[in-house]
Amino acid sequence: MSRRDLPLTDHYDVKRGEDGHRYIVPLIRGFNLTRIPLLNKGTAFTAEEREVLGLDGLLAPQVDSLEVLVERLYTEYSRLDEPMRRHTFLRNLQDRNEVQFYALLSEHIEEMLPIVYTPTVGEAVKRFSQIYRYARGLTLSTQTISRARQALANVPLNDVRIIVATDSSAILGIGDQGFGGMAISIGKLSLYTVAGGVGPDKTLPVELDVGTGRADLRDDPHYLGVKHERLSGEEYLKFMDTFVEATLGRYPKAIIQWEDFSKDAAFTILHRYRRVVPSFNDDIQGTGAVVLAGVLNACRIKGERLADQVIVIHGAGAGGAGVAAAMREGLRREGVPDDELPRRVFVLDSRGLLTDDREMEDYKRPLATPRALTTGWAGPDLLNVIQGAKATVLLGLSGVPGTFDEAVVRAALANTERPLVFPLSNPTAHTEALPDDLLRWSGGAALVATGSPFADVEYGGQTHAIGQGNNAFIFPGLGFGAILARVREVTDDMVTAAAYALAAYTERHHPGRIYPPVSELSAASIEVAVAVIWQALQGGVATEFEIRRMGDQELRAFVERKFWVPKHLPFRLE
Ligand SMILES: NC(=O)c1ccc[n+]([C@@H]2O[C@H](COP(=O)([O-])OP(=O)(O)OC[C@H]3O[C@@H](n4cnc5c(N)ncnc54)[C@H](O)[C@@H]3O)[C@@H](O)[C@H]2O)c1
Ligand SMILES: O=C(O)C[C@H](O)C(=O)O
Ligand SMILES: [Mn+2]
Repeated sequence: MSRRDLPLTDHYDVKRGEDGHRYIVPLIRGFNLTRIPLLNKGTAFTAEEREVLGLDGLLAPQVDSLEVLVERLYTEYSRLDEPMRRHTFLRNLQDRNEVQFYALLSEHIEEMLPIVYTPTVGEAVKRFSQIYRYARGLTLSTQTISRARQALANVPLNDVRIIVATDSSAILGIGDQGFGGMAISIGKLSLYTVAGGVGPDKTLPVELDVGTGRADLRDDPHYLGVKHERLSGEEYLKFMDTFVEATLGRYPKAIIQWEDFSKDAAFTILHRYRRVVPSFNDDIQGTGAVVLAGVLNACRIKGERLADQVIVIHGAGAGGAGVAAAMREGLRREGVPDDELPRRVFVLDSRGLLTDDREMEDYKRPLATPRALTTGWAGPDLLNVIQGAKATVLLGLSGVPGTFDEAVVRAALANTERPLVFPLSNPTAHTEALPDDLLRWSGGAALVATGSPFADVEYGGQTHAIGQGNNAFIFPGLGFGAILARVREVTDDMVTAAAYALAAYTERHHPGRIYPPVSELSAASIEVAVAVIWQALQGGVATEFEIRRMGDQELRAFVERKFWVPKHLPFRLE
């Protein structure tokens, strides 16, 4: 059978009937139908389907509509009080019935995003071995990498378009998590479907288990990952090469999102493969784009331009370095000359300001400040850098909680009436500051956005909406656009286009906000996807013929048409 003739999954195909409607062609029957999450309808199997598919006698008598099912599920969900119980409830539902999972999630996105995603997903990562129930996605470990082709052949999906892959070396701000990082890949892909319109049968979470540096995990009898030190150097790269090669063989149309690779590995992997397979690093590029969008909007709100700002980035890992590059690009686009950039963007790691006379990893070098620029400064620590540089924007990406304290905020207030203060580290326990405190310390003047979700803050008789500056506003639309355009490569310009599209969406629909509310994640992602496709066409990397001559309206309609929505399709019964 050629690849073209393969069904969408090993268990069913989707075809369009003569009436124009899509329907499911099942490749299995009977009880097994209720055990495949992409196929299972539970009590929503119709009487006719039950009779013809061999399900009579196996299900409750009532036939449910999806609406009633979702109501019933929501009632159950609401009875659970702990976030982790809610998380496992939703994950179990996902493993039982994907359509119902996504129907429930999309109806309650604002409430449930913090449960399937940040911050609760951080806890799910830590406890992944405990909450592990069913096979999902692809796990390649040092035990199976030599059989990678076979492992990929075992995945029952035949048309994967988006992969989120992690080696779990730097999950959120919680560090090396070994096998547990799989929970992040799963969580990110849930957003691809609910917010980015990619059908769940087109998504594949991947855990690349190369070991863990954590002795406590290796010694834990309940830990489910491989129990040895992390691979490094050539062995590590060989593992990654094997994964990429096997993936290209099985899924030639797939895009890879690299997730939560620590610092230099993040850059090494991104550059090693970005021209081999269309791919991007979420923490470097997605974060850069989402922060650029938020900073552009916050500047507009205070009646200034990005070009007027001096930016301090606390944290020089994948996130911090990505944000630094995005800020430089934003400044350049507002006409700031290259030789001025070192005076505008300052980056600190755990040893303080990156200056060009210091030892540092290669990827940090382009971000270093010439030593001469710091003459007369009292020191390389955060407070002194804010004072010395006259910073107006503070961006936290260190994962170190509490680093934006009152003294830091006061130092920024000495440079500008309304500093931008974005504590972007996740999950919540790792945030650089609480929005409440930031507004109190600044007398309501700080413009605040956070990486994890926070409630609005009432201060001085005003409600301050706390936007979520999380790459969740970028990657679903970026990946969706890249898929629809069938790009050869995900270019930096596509990522930057995503940033400006998000900023424009926010300005148009919520002029007073830094980011849109999370309830509009999918609307914002559609805007991002359209801009990404447009840029892919301009940049000559789009290979999808259908979109070549489309105008803006047509392109938007195309994206909306392709957006997967959760509903039970009818089965073809014969
Ligand atoms: N909001 C978002 O969308 C978003 C996106 C990516 C990362 N992040 C957050 O940023 C944080 C870092 O993630 P990453 O992917 O860059 O991790 P990483 O492991 O690549 O880098 C962590 C970096 O933090 C810095 N650091 C550590 N201790 C420090 C200290 N005491 N002072 C100053 N800097 C210190 C170091 O420079 C280190 O390189 C995490 O908490 C993560 O959740 C947020
Ligand atoms: O996962 C998130 O919430 C955002 C980001 O990718 C992170 O690593 O913190
Ligand atoms: Mn991440």
